Amino acid sequence: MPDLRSVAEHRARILEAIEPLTDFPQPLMEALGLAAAEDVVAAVDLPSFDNSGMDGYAVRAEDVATATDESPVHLPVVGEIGAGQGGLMALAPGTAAKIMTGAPVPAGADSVVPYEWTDRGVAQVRIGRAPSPGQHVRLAGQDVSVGDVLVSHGTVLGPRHIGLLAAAGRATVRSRPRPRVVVISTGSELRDPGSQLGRDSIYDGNSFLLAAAARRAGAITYRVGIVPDEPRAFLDALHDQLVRADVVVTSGGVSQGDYDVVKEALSPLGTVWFGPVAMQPGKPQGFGHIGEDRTPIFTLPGNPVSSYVSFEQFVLPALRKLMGLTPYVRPTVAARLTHAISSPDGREQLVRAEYGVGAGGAYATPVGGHGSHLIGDLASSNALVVVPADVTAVAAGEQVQVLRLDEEF
Ligand SMILES: Nc1nc2c(c(=O)[nH]1)N[C@H]1C(S)=C(S)[C@@H](COP(=O)(O)OP(=O)(O)OC[C@H]3O[C@@H](n4cnc5c(N)ncnc54)[C@H](O)[C@@H]3O)O[C@H]1N2
Ligand code: MOO
Repeated sequence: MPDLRSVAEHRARILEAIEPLTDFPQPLMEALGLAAAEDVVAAVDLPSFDNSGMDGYAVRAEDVATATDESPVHLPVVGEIGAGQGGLMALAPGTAAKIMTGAPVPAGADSVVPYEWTDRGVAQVRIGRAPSPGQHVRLAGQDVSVGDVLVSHGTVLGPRHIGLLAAAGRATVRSRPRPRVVVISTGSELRDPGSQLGRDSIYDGNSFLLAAAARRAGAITYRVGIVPDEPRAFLDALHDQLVRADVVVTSGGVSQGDYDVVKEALSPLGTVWFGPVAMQPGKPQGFGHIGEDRTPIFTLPGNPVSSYVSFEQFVLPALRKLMGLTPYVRPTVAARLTHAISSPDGREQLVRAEYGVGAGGAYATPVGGHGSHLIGDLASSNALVVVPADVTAVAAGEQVQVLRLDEEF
């Protein structure tokens, strides 16, 4: 049996073996949630021309400087400019042009008088209040100038970045693609949700759990679903899937049983490491490469909680590295433990918990038991308390480090 690896060592070896995917220009909507792989520099000013901030009349401020309600100024209206209508001549002194919000301010005009200060005249307008010079004119380059960095390399692109890039005329942005993750669950006892169960069969929760977690992490997921405990069937399924996989994740078949199909099928290849990792749950692990393209494969244990916790600890950091997202590893936050817990010596324990912030600050309340089959408890929790390998008991009230499972980072 290989040596027990620590969680940190296993993860470090995985991350060493993973190279970020090659970046390329992607349509903006595809890039949502991805990291920009370039400094995006503005090729246009924003606004790109002087334009009106109000519906009203473009004027020269000095022509209407004396306007008051009692003593209004009257100007002839020489034209009308809607948004998208750029063709108006320069405005002659002593005249006004109707102008709509967003329309280009004609040369010669320096201010916009809103409709509310006028009689909305068509041939001639009565202006009852004087605008200050420049009022309601949105100047070219006021927001963004040509050459400004709109989004810097490594920025995780959110809706506001995508909106800015589009507003600046960019149709694409270089980013690393979403990894394509193939998820296979193994086990002759497994049945698809929605089908009939026999007395000895169970529903395949894991392929959904893992595919959902991978999708949440930003991956494109292919949930292959159930493969029976037959090495030939497993290898065939794997072979069929490799063409569309950047990463393969399997569940089940990696411990000491007589039908541990994943271990049995992959061990002879010599390219996948199998062994225990000093964690609970999730002790039996495997990681390596398969196929001509040396596709990374994670072989996670079949117990649902073990599978999920293994995803969090090993697959998630790898997916983030593939996508160029940092940090790779989910950060921990401090919280006060509300109830005592015990933990096995020599194994890092990940305890399902409910994290919250109350009057006394952040707290973590353990949820349910230790059993790695307790998926109900897993779904009721939103955090994992990390108990280091050398700690065997933590008393209520002590401070612990917590992984917040639903937090973006
Ligand atoms: N003699 C030993 N037995 C076991 C050891 C050990 O060290 N020595 N380790 C235990 C630990 S810890 C774990 S974790 C499991 C891991 O086993 P496998 O990865 O081989 O998984 P399976 O045996 O296939 O299944 C375990 C368990 O999980 C259920 N399962 C499997 N797949 C799914 C799925 N897709 N959806 C829902 N549930 C699933 C399966 O029915 C079993 O109950 O091994 C221990 N045994
Ligand atoms: O590690 Mo198993 O994952 O303890 O149930």
